[in-house]
Amino acid sequence: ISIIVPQAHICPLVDDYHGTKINDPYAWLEDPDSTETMAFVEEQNKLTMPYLEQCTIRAQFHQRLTELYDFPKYSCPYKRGKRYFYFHNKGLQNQDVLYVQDSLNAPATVFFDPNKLSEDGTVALKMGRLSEECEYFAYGLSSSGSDWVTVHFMKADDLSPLPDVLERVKFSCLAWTHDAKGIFYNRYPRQEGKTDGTETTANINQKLYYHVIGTKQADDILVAEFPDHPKWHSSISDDGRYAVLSITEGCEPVNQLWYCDLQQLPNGITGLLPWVKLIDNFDAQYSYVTNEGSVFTFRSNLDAPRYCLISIDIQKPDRKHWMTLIPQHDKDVLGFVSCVNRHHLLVNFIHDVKDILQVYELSSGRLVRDLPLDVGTVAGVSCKKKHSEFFYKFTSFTTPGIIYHCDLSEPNPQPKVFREVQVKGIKQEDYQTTQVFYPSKDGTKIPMFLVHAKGLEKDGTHPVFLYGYGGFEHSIQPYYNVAYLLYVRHLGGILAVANIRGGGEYGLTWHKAGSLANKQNCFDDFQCAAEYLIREKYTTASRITINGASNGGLLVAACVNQRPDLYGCAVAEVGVMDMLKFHKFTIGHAWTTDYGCAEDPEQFKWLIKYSPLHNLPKPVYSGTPYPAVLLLTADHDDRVVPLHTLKYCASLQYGVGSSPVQRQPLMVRVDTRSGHGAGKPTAKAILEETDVFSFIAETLGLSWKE
Ligand SMILES: O=C([C@@H]1CCCN1C(=O)CCn1c(=O)c(-c2ccccc2)nc2ccccc21)N1CCCC1
Repeated sequence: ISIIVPQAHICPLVDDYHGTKINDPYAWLEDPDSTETMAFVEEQNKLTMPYLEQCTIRAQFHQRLTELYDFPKYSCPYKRGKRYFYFHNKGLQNQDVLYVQDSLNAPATVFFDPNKLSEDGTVALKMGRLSEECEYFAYGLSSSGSDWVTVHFMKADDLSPLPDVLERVKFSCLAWTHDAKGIFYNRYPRQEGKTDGTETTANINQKLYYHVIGTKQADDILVAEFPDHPKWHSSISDDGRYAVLSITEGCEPVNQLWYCDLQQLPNGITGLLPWVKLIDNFDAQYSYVTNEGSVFTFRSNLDAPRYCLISIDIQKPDRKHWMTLIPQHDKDVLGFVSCVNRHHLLVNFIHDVKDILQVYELSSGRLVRDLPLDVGTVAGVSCKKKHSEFFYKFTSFTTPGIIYHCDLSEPNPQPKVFREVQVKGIKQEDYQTTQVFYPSKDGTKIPMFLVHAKGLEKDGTHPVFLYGYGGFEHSIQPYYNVAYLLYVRHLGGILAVANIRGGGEYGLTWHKAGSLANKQNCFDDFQCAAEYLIREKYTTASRITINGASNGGLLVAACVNQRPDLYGCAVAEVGVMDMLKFHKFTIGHAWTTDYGCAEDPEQFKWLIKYSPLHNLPKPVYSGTPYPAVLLLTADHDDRVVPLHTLKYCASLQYGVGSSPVQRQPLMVRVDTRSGHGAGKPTAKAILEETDVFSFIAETLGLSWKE
C-alpha cells in the first residue's frame, strides 16, 4: 500500500550558501496563509496589543495627537486645462480629497474623494493623471496599503465614470497621448494564487501597454517588453510628440533611455513601438526634463555624482555632441529640475541637507534668480512648460507648510505666500532646530538635525528619538511630523535625524559609501550618532530610542544586534530582516543594487555579517540585555513582506527572550488591512504613532508633562 505523505511545507530547515550551512528554523513563517503563521501572528498580537493599551500615557498621547493632526493640509494647486486642482484634507480625513476650481480664488468643488470608496479609509488614490486638455481623469486605487493598483477613468467635466478598468498594475507610469485617445501604463503577467498584497510572489516581467479608451484591457496594445530581462521596469514620460522610455533594472539611479517619435507612426500605436535606443547601457541615470524639437534636456549623474543638466540632440546622438547646461556643483547636489514659462527651468539644489530653489535659462543654463527659502525642504512643486506661473510648498520640522506662488510673466516677479497653514496649540517659537556634524567611526562628518525645546540644558537627562534611513540614495530632509513635536513638547525629548551614508544627501558618493560592501558604514554612522549625543551630554544610552522604517528597520535591527548596550528602546518598522532571502519576494530583487545578493559568494559574505535574522544570540543568552524592542509590520505589506519581521521576532524572543536578565519587552505589532505605509489612512496613522510613543514612554519611564 502507498502511504500518502501529507504535503508538509517543503521548507528545508538548513540552507547551503556556497558551502556555509545556514539554519532557517522559522522558514515556515514565510507562508502567510498557513494556520501556523496565522496562529503565530494572533498570539503575538494577543501579547502586544494589551501591553500597548495599558501604557500610562497612551490615552493622553492619543487625544493630543488627534487634536494636533486636526489641521488643514493643502497641496500646491495644479493648473490643467483652464482649471486649478489641489489636494486638501480638512484635518482628520482618512484620505486627502482632490478639489477643482475655475480660478485661484473661485469656490472649489470636490473632484475626487477617495474617502467615499471605503468605510475605514483603506482605499487610497495612489496616482492620477488628467489628459492634456482635461478631457479625462485616469486614476489608480490601491487597497489596504498594497502596491497593487487598479486604474479607473472618468470624464473630467461631468465626473461621469467610464467602463474602462485596468488590473494587475504595479510600479506603473500613467502617461496620456496628447490626443487623449489612450494611456501608457505598466502591468505584470497573470500569476498563480492571490494578487491582493498578502502574497509574496516575485514581481518580474513587467510590460508596457497602451490602453485605448473605450476598449477592453484584454485588447490593450503591448508596446514594450523585455523577455530577456525579467527584472527590467519601464516608465514613459510623454511630451506629446515623443514617447520617452526610461528603463531600470533595480533601485540604482541608472537607466537606459529609449524614445519613439509618435508622429512617424503611419497607423498610430498598433503594436511594439519602433524604439530608438538613445542610451542602451546602465552606466548612468538620465531623467527627462523637456525637449525643444530634437534637443532633449536630461538631469544626469554621468561622470557627475552630484548630478548635472545635459542636452542631447537626438539628430546627433553621439556623445561628442552632448552639451552640459548646468555643470555638477562642487558640493551641492542638483535635485529636481522642471521646465516652466516655456524657456525657464525651476532648479533645486540640496546644500548640506537644506533646499535651494532657483530659476535658470533653459537655452543657456544661465542662473536667472534665486527664490527666497527658509532653512528646510521644498515639499512640492507645481509647474508646466506652457505656464508662466508656478507654485512651491515649503516645510520644515516646525513649519507645517507654506505654499508660494510666482508668475514669471510679471516684470519683476516676486514669489508671494499663496497659503500658510498654522497648527493650533503648537507654537513654532517653543522649538529650536539645529544642525550638527559629528564624526563617524572612520572620521567621516555626518550631518544631523536636532529639534528640541528652546533653552534646553545639556545635562544628559533628555530622552532622544534618533531616526535614520541610510539607503537607496534617499535623503532625509526636514519634514513636519506632529508626533515628533509632541514627543519634544510633552515628553521632554530631543528629535535627532541622522543623515547617515547610503542616502543621497551628498549625491552618489554618499549613497555608494553606504551600500553593498560598505553597508556597515550605515550602522557605524548611526551608532556614532548615539555616542555623539551621549558624549555631548544631551542624553544617556538608556534614554535613547532608535527608529527607522523599511531599509531603516534593517538599520535599527542591525544596530541593536551590534550594540544592545547603546539604546534603551528600539522601534523597527516594516524592516528587511532576512538579508539572505529578501530578493525572493515581491520587488525585493530590485534591492540587490544596494544590498547585493546571497546567491553571489562574495556578496553572501557581506550579508551574513549584518543580516538581523542571522546575528541574533542563541539561547541561553547571557550577554548584554537588549533594549525594549517594538517591531511593526502589516498583513498587506507587499513591499517588505511581513515574514521578515515575523522570523526576526520569533528568533529574537527565542534567543534574547530566554535570557534571565532580559527585563525589557520584545514585541511585534501586526496590523491588518494595512501595508508598507503609502496611502495609510489618518486613523491608522494616529493609532500607530500613539502605540509607538506609548511604548517608548512606558519602557523608558517617561512621564507626560503639560
Ligand atoms: O521600497 C524599497 C525601495 C527603496 C525605495 C524605493 N524602493 C522600491 O522598492 C521601489 C519600488 N518601485 C517603485 O515604487 C516604482 C514606482 C513606479 C511608478 C511610480 C511609483 C513607484 N518603480 C519601480 C521600478 C523598479 C523597481 C522598483 C520600483 N525598499 C524597501 C526596503 C528596502 C528597499
